[in-house]
Amino acid sequence: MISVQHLKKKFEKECVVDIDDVMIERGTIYGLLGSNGAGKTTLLKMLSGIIKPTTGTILFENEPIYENKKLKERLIFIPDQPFFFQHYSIRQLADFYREQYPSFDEARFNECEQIFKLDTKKKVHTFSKGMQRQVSFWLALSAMPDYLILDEPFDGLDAVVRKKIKNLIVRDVAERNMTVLISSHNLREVEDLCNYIGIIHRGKYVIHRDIDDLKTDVHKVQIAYKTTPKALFSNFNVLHHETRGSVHMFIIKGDLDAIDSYIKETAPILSDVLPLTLEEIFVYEMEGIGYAMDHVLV
Ligand SMILES: Nc1ncnc2c1ncn2[C@@H]1O[C@H](COP(=O)(O)OP(=O)(O)OP(=O)(O)O)[C@@H](O)[C@H]1O
Repeated sequence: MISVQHLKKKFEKECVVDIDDVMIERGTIYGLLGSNGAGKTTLLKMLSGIIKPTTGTILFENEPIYENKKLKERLIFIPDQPFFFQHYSIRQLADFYREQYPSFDEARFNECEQIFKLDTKKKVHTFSKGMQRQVSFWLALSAMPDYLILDEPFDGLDAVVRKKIKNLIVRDVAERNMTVLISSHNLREVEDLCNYIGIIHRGKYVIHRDIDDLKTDVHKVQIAYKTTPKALFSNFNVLHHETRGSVHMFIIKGDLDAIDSYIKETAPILSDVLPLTLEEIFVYEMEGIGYAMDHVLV
């Protein structure tokens, strides 16, 4: 488990990360979302033990990550800009990873060779940006980390390679209980992969929730009456309401059975309760707590 408490990072006087209390269980695939400058990279670098928090604690299985060599042998961070030794070949880099990461797995390295099909003797700087990113994944996934931290990981990768990488990640989570943290601006890109979502805005958490909980908790109701009752859904947590002609559309947070029985009691001439896409849920949840989504996600 990863536990973050009272975490602050200041650059000069500006506080760019300010988090009270966040827990991430082993085996979670966690999507960290937020607009440019929200603090995602800074948070991921602190979680990877690369930069030191100004105050607060980050514990992995009750141990601090910063300057913890043993823990770092089980953690891989892929930054948004590849930083590895550009004048090394994949083969030379694999030698380096083998030394750094005791759980480096030859079978996985060979399996990835079939997936990425890159020349292991070529120097990394001779590859394109997307190919270099593939090399990062190839090495990271061969090291079989318990914690994989990815900053904007899919930028520059084509759809086929993305799919293959996502499959490998999901396999490692299912088989080895790997924990994955992925930052992105793009909800659609991570929603098929993640089971937990965090949104940060100006360094602070706005949402930290299980995706299944979110999906079962918010409903879209389309409803029409001969004579619309007064104070419709007034006892419910309505995140949004609009009217199109005689049809009302409500976004309601709460128990589906309670919503269904209320609808029956009010005898509408037509009604429909629909699921929301994850993007719609975020838009309405954020609206409910006073944030405009377009400032948070692009
Ligand atoms: N080394 C640094 N020195 C000073 N300020 C920094 C430094 N690194 C980051 N910041 C500031 O911290 C804030 C958060 O930056 P960060 O890179 O963590 O955001 P981000 O959410 O990853 O953004 P993006 O999506 O654009 O990559 C920004 O205001 C940035 O200018």
